[in-house]
Amino acid sequence: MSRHFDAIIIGGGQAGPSLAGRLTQAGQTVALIERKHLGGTCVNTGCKPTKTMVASAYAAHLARTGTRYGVEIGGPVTVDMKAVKARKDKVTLESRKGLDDWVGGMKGCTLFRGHARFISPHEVDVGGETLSADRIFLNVGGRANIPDMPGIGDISYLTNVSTMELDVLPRHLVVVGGSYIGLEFAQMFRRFGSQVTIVEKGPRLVGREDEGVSDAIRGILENEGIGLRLKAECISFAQHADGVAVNVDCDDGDRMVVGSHVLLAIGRTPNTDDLGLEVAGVATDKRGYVVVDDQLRTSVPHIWAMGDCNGKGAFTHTAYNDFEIVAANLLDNNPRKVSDRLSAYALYIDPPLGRCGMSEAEARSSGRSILVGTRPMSQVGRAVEKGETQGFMKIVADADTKEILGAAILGTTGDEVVHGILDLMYAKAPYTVLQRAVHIHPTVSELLPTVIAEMKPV
Ligand SMILES: Cc1cc2nc3c(=O)[nH]c(=O)nc-3n(C[C@H](O)[C@H](O)[C@H](O)COP(=O)(O)OP(=O)(O)OC[C@H]3O[C@@H](n4cnc5c(N)ncnc54)[C@H](O)[C@@H]3O)c2cc1C
Ligand SMILES: NC(=O)c1ccc[n+]([C@@H]2O[C@H](COP(=O)([O-])OP(=O)(O)OC[C@H]3O[C@@H](n4cnc5c(N)ncnc54)[C@H](O)[C@@H]3O)[C@@H](O)[C@H]2O)c1
Repeated sequence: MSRHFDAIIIGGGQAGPSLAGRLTQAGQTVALIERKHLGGTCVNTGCKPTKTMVASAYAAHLARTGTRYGVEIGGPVTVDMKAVKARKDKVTLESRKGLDDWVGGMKGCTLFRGHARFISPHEVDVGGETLSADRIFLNVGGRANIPDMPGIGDISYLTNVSTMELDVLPRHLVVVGGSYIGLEFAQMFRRFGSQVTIVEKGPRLVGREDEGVSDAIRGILENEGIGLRLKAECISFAQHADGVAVNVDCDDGDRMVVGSHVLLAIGRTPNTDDLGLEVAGVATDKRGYVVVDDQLRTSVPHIWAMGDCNGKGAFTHTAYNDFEIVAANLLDNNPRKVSDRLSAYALYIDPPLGRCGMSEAEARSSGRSILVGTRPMSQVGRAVEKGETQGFMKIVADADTKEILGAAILGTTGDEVVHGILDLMYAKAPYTVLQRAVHIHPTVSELLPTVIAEMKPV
């Protein structure tokens, strides 16, 4: 005997609970199944705890560099990792509790705690109980990718999950992977007081970004004393008297880095291998992502997939937007689609990188005639006043249509400033609109019209 619902939602990440809210408001019965914590990666082991810890790291950095502002601390600055963790736990747990309370009080929604697995196209097993539904929504997210690297089985290593439990300072943290996750942790722990080395197999950091962005980020991290080992193409691990030996096959430097701790930040794997998708007939691609159409339907008409598990986005805002698209189509007769979404994200090192649309390299390879405007943050008054002049702004536009194609704002408040450009792109307005807008002084955004006015053909 199975319990029947109008809808089953597997995974309580960034899309599932909101969809449960909309469906129950519409009078439907919903089973929401979560095997760990509501809020998923972002709330528990991703965005929220990392950004809370980044704030502690920023405070330590400001304290250490206080004399630049005329502020004397009067002694060495030390970081209490137990207190850092306690602050992070408080912020995270309050957020999770908010979700638990909301879902707990949601009339028409039954929360099942356990691992869900398909036993037929309309039925799911959770802890020995069979649930069935007319429609099923997947929001199962992803986990740290742990490839079978030589020696990995002989050492203990950290991921984004276990790093959240650290309440001691690693003496020397070796971060494998020089991209979004790796760089945030690398700078954070350096500021907490660890020695940090980043080991990246590619020739530069954040290889998806323009070379100028990678170079500037490299400078920012090296200025803080972070060691970099690029082109580490054949990494292997071994136990060592002082911790873990990471063998790197680089062009320069020693062949081995010995750390007290190793953090693996080399991408994510979708949680689709233990769902019984084959029983339901749901197709995945060769990397395990659920194949979906522009409105997030899978290969099975009554099953949808939202968030990281569909490979269409890898961010909280894209997972939430997936919920909006599904809800609009099913409940509002509004045919919203994924292809209406523009790429936008931030990298939360300090100063942050705010990005939207195409990189310059992508714009160049699109075959358009393009205009590019740049400005170093050292020529932005607000950045100078704050004493935070690292980085630069770049805007790329189409010379013929006057559309803005993309932007990279690496600098203080870059994660916020980029939205002025992103919204203009959504409005499909020509860059002249932003060029003539009068912005508030003194802000970083007030220089956007100047960057546009100074754009040149490349
Ligand atoms: C360290 C780190 C920092 C990040 N920082 C940012 C950031 O600053 N900004 C940003 O936009 N994004 C950030 N991200 C990415 C962001 O966390 C994810 O894109 C987002 O959480 C994806 O949401 P989701 O709903 O798809 O999946 P998730 O949040 O992963 O939720 C999936 C849920 O499904 C549950 N589940 C899985 N399988 C089953 C099953 N079979 N049965 C029952 N339950 C199941 C899981 O337990 C989990 O709770 C970060 C990620 C990491 C790792
Ligand atoms: N601020 C944010 O929004 C934020 C923060 C963290 C994570 N995320 C999301 O999580 C996703 C995963 O982030 P990530 O940084 O783990 O992965 P990633 O896929 O962005 O980068 C992985 C990095 O590891 C390197 N790498 C891969 N295999 C390696 C190996 N064997 N040895 C050494 N280096 C290796 C790659 O060259 C690459 O630079 C991101 O794509 C992003 O969408 C977002």
